[in-house]
Amino acid sequence: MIEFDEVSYGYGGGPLLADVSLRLAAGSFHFLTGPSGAGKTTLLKLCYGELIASQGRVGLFGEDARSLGRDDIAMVRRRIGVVHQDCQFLDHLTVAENIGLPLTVSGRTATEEDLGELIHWVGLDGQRQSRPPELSGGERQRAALARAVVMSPDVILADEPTGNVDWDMSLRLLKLLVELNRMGKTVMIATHDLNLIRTAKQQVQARVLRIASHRVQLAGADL
Ligand SMILES: Nc1ncnc2c1ncn2[C@@H]1O[C@H](COP(=O)(O)OP(=O)(O)OP(=O)(O)O)[C@@H](O)[C@H]1O
Repeated sequence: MIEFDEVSYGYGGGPLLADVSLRLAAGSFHFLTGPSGAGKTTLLKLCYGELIASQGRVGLFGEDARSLGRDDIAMVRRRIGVVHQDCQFLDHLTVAENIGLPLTVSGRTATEEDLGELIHWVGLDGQRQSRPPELSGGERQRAALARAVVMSPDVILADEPTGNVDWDMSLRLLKLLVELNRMGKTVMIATHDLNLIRTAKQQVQARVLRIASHRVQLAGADL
């Protein structure tokens, strides 16, 4: 699905990520961890074509990310759902409208059939007509997850989805992501939360990638 071959990336100055090689196979579940500022969000952006590698090759569904034209990028974005760290809602739209936004942007009407089950799955039936600023942190994250999967993507990338929620809500979000993986989706979660990773490993076969000193290593079982 997503492959990095000796990828390096920097924003100027030295490389933030150096010689990264990894492979997200179909149906796999990965965590991406590492200290604040290590480059987790940057690596996720390379995974969905928001950033292009300075060196090396990022393969997205078999295509070199560098060679993708605008239509190809649009296709990639349909196949990869992203839960952004800051959710990125449009505050003047309702929760339901925000969740349906990827459909409307792609020229489809977001019908009750598209949205009803999804909103119910994330437990936001009562908040459909609310505006994003009225939501709690956990509700925002669940709405962001619903929006990320509304186009039925193959891959879900979640950037600190449990960053601002309590432990019970973290478990609830993890459960949703594990369910998606059991449905065959490829999942990668960037997180600092080692307890979340340990808990997840009891539920799903997850690999843990750790960014340290600009490199990405596969963490051992000793987390
Ligand atoms: N657009 C940008 N321009 C310049 N530097 C940037 C840009 N985006 C991120 N950086 C820098 O790159 C480094 C890595 O940022 P990134 O957001 O990828 O880290 P992270 O591991 O996700 O951090 P956190 O856990 O705090 O979210 C940081 O030092 C950040 O300041």
